[in-house]
Amino acid sequence: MDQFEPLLPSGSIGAGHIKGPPESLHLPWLPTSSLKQYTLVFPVTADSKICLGMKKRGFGAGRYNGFGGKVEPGETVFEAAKRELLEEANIVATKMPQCGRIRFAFENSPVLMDVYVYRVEEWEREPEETEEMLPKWYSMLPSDHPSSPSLPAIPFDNMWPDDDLWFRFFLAKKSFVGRVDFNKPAESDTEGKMEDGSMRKWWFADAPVELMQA
Ligand SMILES: Nc1nc2c([nH]c(=O)n2[C@H]2C[C@H](O)[C@@H](COP(=O)(O)OP(=O)(O)OP(=O)(O)O)O2)c(=O)[nH]1
Repeated sequence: MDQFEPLLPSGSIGAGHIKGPPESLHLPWLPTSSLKQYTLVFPVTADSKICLGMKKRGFGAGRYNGFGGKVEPGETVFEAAKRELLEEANIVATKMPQCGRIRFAFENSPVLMDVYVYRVEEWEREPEETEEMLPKWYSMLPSDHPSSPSLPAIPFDNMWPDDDLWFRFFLAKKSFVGRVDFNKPAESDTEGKMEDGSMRKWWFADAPVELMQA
């Protein structure tokens, strides 16, 4: 809550709080000295399919994720989300409501990543492989659900570790805010990639999207 107090009027946070782990609750959030805007975009269909991309290079490579990246100078967050979707999946969003906002901090990094999450409900063309992403379709419903498309389940084991915490809001069509702090990677991790650190502390809740756009 403390992270979003400046963004959300009091009383606007919903009942669906998730926080942890228990031993982190007394820890302060990691200190950061700058905020950088990012986008994260998930194409979804009315018949419960979701398109994820295997990131082929750079930050988060080897994981399935939505499409997105940094907001460049001179563009709005929405324009950046549209541009990244076109660059990474080769589709043009025509209906793309925002559905979340998540902040990520990493031990040893001064930057607080401020990630705006969108669901793309209508678009032109079909997702295609690009230099950055390999798109693949998944079912948003449990496999035993009568309306589940015959597609694999969302591959949480091969995604960022926090995703299965906040996807419950996304899949329930509830907008959400949250924050995750990551520890630095273990010394034994010879590559020492920032994104391989374990989750140190997190907080998520549902909140109205109109109030999180500041
Ligand atoms: N699902 C999920 N996405 C995350 C997490 N952390 C995190 O940074 N992301 C997303 C936000 C952005 O969409 C993406 C990071 O942006 P990026 O480094 O690919 O940005 P970019 O494409 O502009 O970078 P580049 O062209 O310079 O390589 O990863 C997370 O924990 N879960």
